[in-house]
Amino acid sequence: MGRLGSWIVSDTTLFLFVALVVAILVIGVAVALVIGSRGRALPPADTVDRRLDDLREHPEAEPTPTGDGLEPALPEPGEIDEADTDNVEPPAEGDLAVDDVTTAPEVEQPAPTAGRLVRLRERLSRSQSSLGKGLLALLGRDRLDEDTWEEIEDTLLAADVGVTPTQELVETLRTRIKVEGVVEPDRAKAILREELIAQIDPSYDRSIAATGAEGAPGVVLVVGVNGTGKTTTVGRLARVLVADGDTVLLGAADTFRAAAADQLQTWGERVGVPTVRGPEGGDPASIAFDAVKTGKEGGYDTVVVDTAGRLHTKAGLMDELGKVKRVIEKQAPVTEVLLVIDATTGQNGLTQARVFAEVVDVTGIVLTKLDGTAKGGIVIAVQRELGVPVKLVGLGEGADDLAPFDPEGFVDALLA
Ligand SMILES: Nc1nc2c(ncn2[C@@H]2O[C@H](COP(=O)(O)OP(=O)(O)OP(=O)(O)O)[C@@H](O)[C@H]2O)c(=O)[nH]1
Repeated sequence: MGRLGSWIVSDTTLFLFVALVVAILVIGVAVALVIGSRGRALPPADTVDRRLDDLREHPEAEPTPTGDGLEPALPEPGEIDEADTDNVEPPAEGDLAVDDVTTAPEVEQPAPTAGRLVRLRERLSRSQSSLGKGLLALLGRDRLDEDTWEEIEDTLLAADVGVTPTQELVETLRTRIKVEGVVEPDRAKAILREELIAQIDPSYDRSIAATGAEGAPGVVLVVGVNGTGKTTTVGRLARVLVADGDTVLLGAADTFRAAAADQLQTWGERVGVPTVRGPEGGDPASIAFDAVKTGKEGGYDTVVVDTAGRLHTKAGLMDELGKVKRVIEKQAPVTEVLLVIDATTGQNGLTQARVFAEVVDVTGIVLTKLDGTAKGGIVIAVQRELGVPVKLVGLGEGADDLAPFDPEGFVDALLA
């Protein structure tokens, strides 16, 4: 009995032990399954970042088509036939590719756009020859005689305000100062401020049309002469849009300058934005088309397209930009055409502006390098010339030195 009893006891112990192990295993598997299914149910809000991370870790892996635009489903490089773009097959391979993300650095957090114009005030206030300082000194004189008014006119002209706006401004200032019997410099300054703001026209809508309709992305086409700061502007605009919470894709359709696509890609990578690019010297329309197609299929909010701006002949430029725009619009309407002008080029900048405005329907102006000139008057002249508003201004070479333009902030900076 004692022996039998000890067998029974040890059998029972063994049975209990086995049962315990099985139970632990079952619970373990169940917990693992629950955790696994929760992981898969994560919302896709950070899809782009996670997929970029995946690609970084497994650059050799075949991208799985997800429709988020990251896979290089791109048309044949080279010349695009506009007639064919209605039924473009997604080719399996091509030289065009969404940027190589394997070397992407840490994603930066762009600075908020509010208050950026204040930097202009700081820069202009260091310049003794600024338009504002010149005018205030003249208006502060004891006697505003004919000679003084002529000097005021010369100051405005020298600051690139343009002939017609200068005449209007002088006329209004003279009348108001006379009629209101102004003697104190502060009142003269207040009138000057009001009239400068009126010339810049606060009624313009200066927002960037970066949102599309009916499921299509907003398409921002950036045009302008080489060296004005187009690529830099596209990069900085991407940062502004990312800061606003938009998903952005870049199109490197400036295939003329070898380094432009690399430069653009680097800008994009800094804020986790992919770039669609093509072979050097390739067809810009093909790349623009592909970028917008990828942006549309991937559900991006905005596609920003950089273009080459060589002014070989007006006809050549017209052909190229016209084609880029037409081909893009087979995918989605272009919502904004931004013309980039270098503020330091004065009259030359205006001549360029005229040519571009004849070629494409410019909807907004980006005035770069405003930090490099004390002549803020170009803002007034270029708006008058084209009848479209200055929407953004470049205030330096830094990544966040692109500011939304606002007439009051600008005039206050001029008169500081
Ligand atoms: N100081 C200053 N420099 C600027 C500003 N915007 C652009 N730049 C500089 O201008 C130079 C030309 O800029 P890019 O963006 O390469 O000009 P681009 O028009 O794209 O030139 P292409 O690619 O040749 O067509 C660069 O050195 C920029 O850093 C600005 O607002 N202020």
